[in-house]
Amino acid sequence: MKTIDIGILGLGTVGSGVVKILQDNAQKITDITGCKLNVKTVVVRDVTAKRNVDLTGIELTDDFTKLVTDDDIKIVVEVMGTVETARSYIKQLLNAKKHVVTANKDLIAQHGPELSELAKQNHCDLFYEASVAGGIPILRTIVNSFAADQVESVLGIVNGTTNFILTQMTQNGLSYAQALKLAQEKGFAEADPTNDVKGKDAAYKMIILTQFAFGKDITVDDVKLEGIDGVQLADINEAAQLGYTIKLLGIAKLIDDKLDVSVGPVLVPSSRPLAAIQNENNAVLVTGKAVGETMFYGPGAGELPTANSVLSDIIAVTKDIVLETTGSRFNGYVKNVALAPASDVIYPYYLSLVLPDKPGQMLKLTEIMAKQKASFNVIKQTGESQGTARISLVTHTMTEAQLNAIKAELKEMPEMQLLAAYKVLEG
Ligand SMILES: NC(=O)C1=CN([C@@H]2O[C@H](COP(=O)(O)OP(=O)(O)OC[C@H]3O[C@@H](n4cnc5c(N)ncnc54)[C@H](OP(=O)(O)O)[C@@H]3O)[C@@H](O)[C@H]2O)C=CC1
Ligand SMILES: N[C@@H](CC=O)C(=O)O
Repeated sequence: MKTIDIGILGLGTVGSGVVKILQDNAQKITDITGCKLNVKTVVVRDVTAKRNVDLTGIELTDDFTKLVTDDDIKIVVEVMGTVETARSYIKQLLNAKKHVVTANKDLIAQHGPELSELAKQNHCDLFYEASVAGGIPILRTIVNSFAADQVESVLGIVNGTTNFILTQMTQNGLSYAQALKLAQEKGFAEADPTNDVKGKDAAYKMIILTQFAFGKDITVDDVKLEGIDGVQLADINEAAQLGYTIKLLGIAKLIDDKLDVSVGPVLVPSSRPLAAIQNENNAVLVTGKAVGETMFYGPGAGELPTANSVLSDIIAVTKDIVLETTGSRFNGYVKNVALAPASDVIYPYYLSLVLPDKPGQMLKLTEIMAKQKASFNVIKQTGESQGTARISLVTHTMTEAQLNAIKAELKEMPEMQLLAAYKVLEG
């Protein structure tokens, strides 16, 4: 029987899960692939650190070059994180004809096209199923099951850490800081959680999803981005009273054949399945012209769920090696789609403001909105303190251009403070 040696770069949360699943399910993997998969070498930073996996028969080293120079190693799994170091290592590995599997969305979102091209030139596979939505097999599903359909939108909860934080704040009244600490302890958050809470991790995943669903390479500058660090308990409670749940959503959708991609807090009607997605779980809704709306749900982070997606890539590479079909791009769909202008992007919005608690202020606000031909259907005072009133309102649908004009006008009025302007998902 053919043995395929594997190298692993990183033995933290995900790397440990990969070793465990390979050990626990060795026989099933062999039955399916016809090959024995053997972890030969694992590269880490600190070889003296305690590990929670059985490393019998595995070489543990801090010398990355061993993966490049060992002719027996055919597949390398990169689960160490970082961008520039990982990029340099993966380029060396591909040039040494190693197939690469990675979970690194920061890297793929920023350098995916370059690395995919290099993989193709070297007739190598480069797969990254785990980079989006952890344990949900969404990328290969889009490649295979939506190949003949036209995707109209991809939206969902694609960051486990922020969904965990919002869930804990909503259901258990935990403070933002307490919930974040818990997410870090559970291994969902990145080593530096800034990218999680500021929405950048979700933006990276939306960049990859956009490439798969619409064939378009975009950069993080093309994603309208807002994190959850400004979401207050008052907004969560107010949204709940209005029948909504606040979620950090990534949304990529076609508007008249132009693309709009955003990440930010969104009020989701509490009756929709998306509102019920809790803790580190993710959910991605893909709407195709032919199939309509589909929803994929599962754990978006964590040791074994993420490792399971890595394993699906390893098995795909193994099958390609056996069939001698390596070197095809993970996603071959390419299309030049323009980005939608702000005047075409339409949503209702939830606005939360602090105004002086004196007569005429609501009128002023209404006038600012009326000037932009915008109106609202719900308005409520939700708090008061030291001569100010906090109010929340839900607007009728308006364009992003109208919202931007309202924001600009409010900025000129120091006595009025706009605390939040979040999209509202309809129906
Ligand atoms: N955690 C999760 O739920 C998910 C993570 N991912 C992605 O998977 C990747 C790994 O994440 P995770 O397992 O959480 O990360 P961890 O921080 O838990 O582990 C990182 C591992 O990489 C090693 N490492 C870091 N830098 C180097 C280096 N320069 N040279 C050699 N080894 C290095 C570390 O070594 P040492 O142990 O010696 O410090 C450690 O073993 C990241 O790209 C992340 O974004 C994707 C989906 C979900
Ligand atoms: N930090 C990420 C991990 C998976 O990609 C998240 O919380 O979703």
